[in-house]
Amino acid sequence: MSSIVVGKITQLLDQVHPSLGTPLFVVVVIGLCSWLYTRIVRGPYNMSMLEKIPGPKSLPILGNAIDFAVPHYKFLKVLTDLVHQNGPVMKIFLAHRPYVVLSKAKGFETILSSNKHITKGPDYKFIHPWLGLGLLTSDGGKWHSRRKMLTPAFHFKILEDFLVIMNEQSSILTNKLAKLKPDNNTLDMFPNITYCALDIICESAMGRNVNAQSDSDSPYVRSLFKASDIIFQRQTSPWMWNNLAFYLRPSGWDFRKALKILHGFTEQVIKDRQKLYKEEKAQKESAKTTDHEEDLAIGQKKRLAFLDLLIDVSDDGRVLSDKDIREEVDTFMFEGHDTTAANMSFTLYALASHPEYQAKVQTELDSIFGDDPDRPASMDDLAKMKYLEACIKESLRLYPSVPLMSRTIHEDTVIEGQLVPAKTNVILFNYLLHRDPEQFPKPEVYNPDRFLNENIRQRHAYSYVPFSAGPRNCIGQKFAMMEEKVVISSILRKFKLATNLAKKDLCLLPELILRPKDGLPIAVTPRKPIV
Ligand code: HEM
Repeated sequence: MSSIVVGKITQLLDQVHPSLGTPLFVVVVIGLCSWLYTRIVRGPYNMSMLEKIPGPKSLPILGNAIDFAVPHYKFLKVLTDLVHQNGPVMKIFLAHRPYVVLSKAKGFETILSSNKHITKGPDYKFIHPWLGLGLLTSDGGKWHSRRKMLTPAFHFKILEDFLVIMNEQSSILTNKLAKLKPDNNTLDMFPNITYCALDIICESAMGRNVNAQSDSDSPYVRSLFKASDIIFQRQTSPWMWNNLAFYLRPSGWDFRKALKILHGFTEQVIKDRQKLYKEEKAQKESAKTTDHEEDLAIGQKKRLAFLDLLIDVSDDGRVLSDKDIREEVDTFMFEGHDTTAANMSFTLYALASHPEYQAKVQTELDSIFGDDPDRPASMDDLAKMKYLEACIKESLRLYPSVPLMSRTIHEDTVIEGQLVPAKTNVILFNYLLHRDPEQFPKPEVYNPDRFLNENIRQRHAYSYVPFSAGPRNCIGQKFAMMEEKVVISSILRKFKLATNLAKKDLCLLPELILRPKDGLPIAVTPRKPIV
């Protein structure tokens, strides 16, 4: 076999130049390449330790790429099958890079509960040109100080101010749904919910409305989708990993163009908001209010945005530069729209598929709102939506918005009895973790009762981590749950949902977030509350 390969290469090189076409020259070149590959490309990794970890056979250079050379919607199934064949700590190679895939609660606990394993995996670097090194992508001291600085922005009292925005945008959405004709009342819920989520996060993060619900074709909205799309393409295409190769391609140009618009928009909003902040401060000072500092405190301004807190702590560039502020605002925009949109859409789909649970949620909502389907939801109302909360959590179990996370570990670590060497990229496979039959009997069945208090206690603390867990858990999870309750309850107070899409026909794409391949068709019919 090897003599045939050498023969073929010899023939080829001979055509290029006769002096290259000698077998000795070809053997030397192949030897040199494999030496370079072993020493330089795989050199940083402890191969002898990795060899002891179970995993499918891999090829030099390609790794396990051939196993994953399937249509994208089959990716989750391929990875699930490989884990079932190899065990809950499984090694694979993507090109030359070793990955260890975890899929059980104990392994998740080892990584997520630790203060040491907080470095994100290499796939996140493709987000850096957009988000820089903000809260999502940074590590070490920078991440610690940012996390400390931003945590107060997600305090219950601050979040309450965003309720107005959530109610307003939900009402725009339900008005849109009310206009559907009885004979043509089925729509793809996914994009409609996404525009609503985008308007909510945009106004909450920046204090500026992009009106995606009425103009989904604005340059900012288009650029946001374009940039997310290209990042995902890059993550899954090794030939686009290299910066030079990427930026010379048309998608590299498109990415640059999209970032110019996204960064330009955020920078302009920051400038406008800083100006406003200075004017307000000057006004307060000239009014000689003794308690002006208190008046400026976050939480007391009308129509507060996360950006205001950042401007407040920036101390005129001494603590946070304008670029630092932009990183965090862009991070909220990136993390805060797709994730909630996906979860809201899947919850509405699950409830449309299960009229019995939908009816339970509607009974709960009717008991909270009586016969007034238009009253904006208050924080007290949201606290009473216990069954809706269980439905949202159950759809996050079956359809986690973030189906995979990754970390690079910096020291040899024992995970479920297996020694995993430093520099390995660990993939936390949430999608499969949430389907562990020992923790969730009949895992494919949608059953919100699993999230009623008495049933939660029986499970491992790391068996369900849709918002991650430990020090790098999702900072926006309370915001997300509030938003989802407001939007979903607004819809279910007014409409009955149904769908013809069976779960077995639902194809899932693990892109930057989990999304349905062919949308989520849902029929929407007006209803009256039962009082
Ligand atoms: C259903 C909705 C959401 C889900 C399922 C979700 C899930 C997650 C997950 C799994 C992580 C960890 C990612 C990783 O380690 O790679 C994360 C981190 C993060 N999320 Fe969320 N998220 C949601 C909504 C939000 C919202 C609404 C915001 C902002 C307003 C937000 C902001 C962030 C930030 C800034 C981080 C990085 C935190 C850090 O590393 O300290 N998320 N989220």
